[in-house]
Amino acid sequence: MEIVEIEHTAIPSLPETVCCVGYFDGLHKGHQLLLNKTLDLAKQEHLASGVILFDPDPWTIFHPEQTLDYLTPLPKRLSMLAKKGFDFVYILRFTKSFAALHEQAFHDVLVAMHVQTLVCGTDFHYAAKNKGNVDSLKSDPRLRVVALDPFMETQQQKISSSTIERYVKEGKIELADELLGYMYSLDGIIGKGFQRGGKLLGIPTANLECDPDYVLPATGVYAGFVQVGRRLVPAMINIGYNPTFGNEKKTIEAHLLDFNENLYGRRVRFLFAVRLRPEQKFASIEALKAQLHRDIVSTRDILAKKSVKDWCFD
Ligand SMILES: Cc1cc2nc3c(=O)[nH]c(=O)nc-3n(C[C@H](O)[C@H](O)[C@H](O)COP(=O)(O)O)c2cc1C
Ligand SMILES: Nc1ncnc2c1ncn2[C@@H]1O[C@H](COP(=O)(O)OP(=O)(O)O)[C@@H](O)[C@H]1O
Repeated sequence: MEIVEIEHTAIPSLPETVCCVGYFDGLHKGHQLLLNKTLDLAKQEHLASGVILFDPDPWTIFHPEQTLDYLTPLPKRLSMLAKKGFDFVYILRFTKSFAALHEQAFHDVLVAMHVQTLVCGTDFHYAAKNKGNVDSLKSDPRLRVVALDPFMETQQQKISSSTIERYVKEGKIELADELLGYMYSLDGIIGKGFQRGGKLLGIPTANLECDPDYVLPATGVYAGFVQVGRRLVPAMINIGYNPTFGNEKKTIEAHLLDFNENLYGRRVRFLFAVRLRPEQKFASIEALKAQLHRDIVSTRDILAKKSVKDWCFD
């Protein structure tokens, strides 16, 4: 997959494509509908397939003081799109001058990019003041537009990245996973912790130095997996402050079941399946250890019922 960064004032020479357009944070079930349609049409029309994204996030252009978190920070989104099999991702540089373009000027950009067919949701809006919509796109004879209805969470509610983000932050990970169509995950590198897990508790816990800009699940204990290379290892994961020890910094750590390898410095993925309980302050280390052993049993029971293949992004 080729990633092309594009300034709307200097569009490079590009092949004819079928493209979908959007922000696609999360690549949830609704997004996947658009992505799959785009790939199908590209195949039918014997054209290259592409995804048009915007960066930086339009919100940060108008609210530079705010930092935003994502379900899929851009590097992860790009690697997921590559995995889906797209030929191109076009990253349109979002600036105030780009935001001010009128509908026709936005269409000109698409035409100059050689987008033959544009796939979008029927709720897609664009151009200055978000005035452009599917009707204005369709009214341009130079564009072929395929608009798909949003994927519904309930009869009234469409699936949206912001709803999923809220579920993740509230620890409603099963609801989030259901709307994503795959297990929510955090990527990063395993670093050093306080060296208590193995020695003091007899339960080693690998500490994740998480990549930046992720929406973090609510503090608590989760059953899930750690992906090490190609292996998905069942694991129990804790996010929080280890109140029994009173840490000041939030940590994200996992005990991998039936596993005994050195993970320091390795790039891994933590996948979240079910929230087991909140973090608790225990009166003694023995009480914490006893709870961790009960968590191992619960994790085994829960994951035995999960068909992992259905819960991985492809
Ligand atoms: C599944 C799991 C559940 C945990 N639950 C708690 C908890 O409820 N309360 C707590 O104080 N620490 C909890 N911990 C954190 C342990 O205290 C922590 O792993 C230990 O202090 C080792 O930290 P270290 O890896 O930095 O050495 C949990 C850890 C894991 C992996
Ligand atoms: N089953 C396992 N789960 C988690 N980490 C493991 C496991 N087996 C071996 N390890 C190794 O042990 C380290 C965690 O040990 P721990 O004593 O908790 O130290 P730290 O405080 O540095 O995390 C991990 O980073 C990993 O390299």
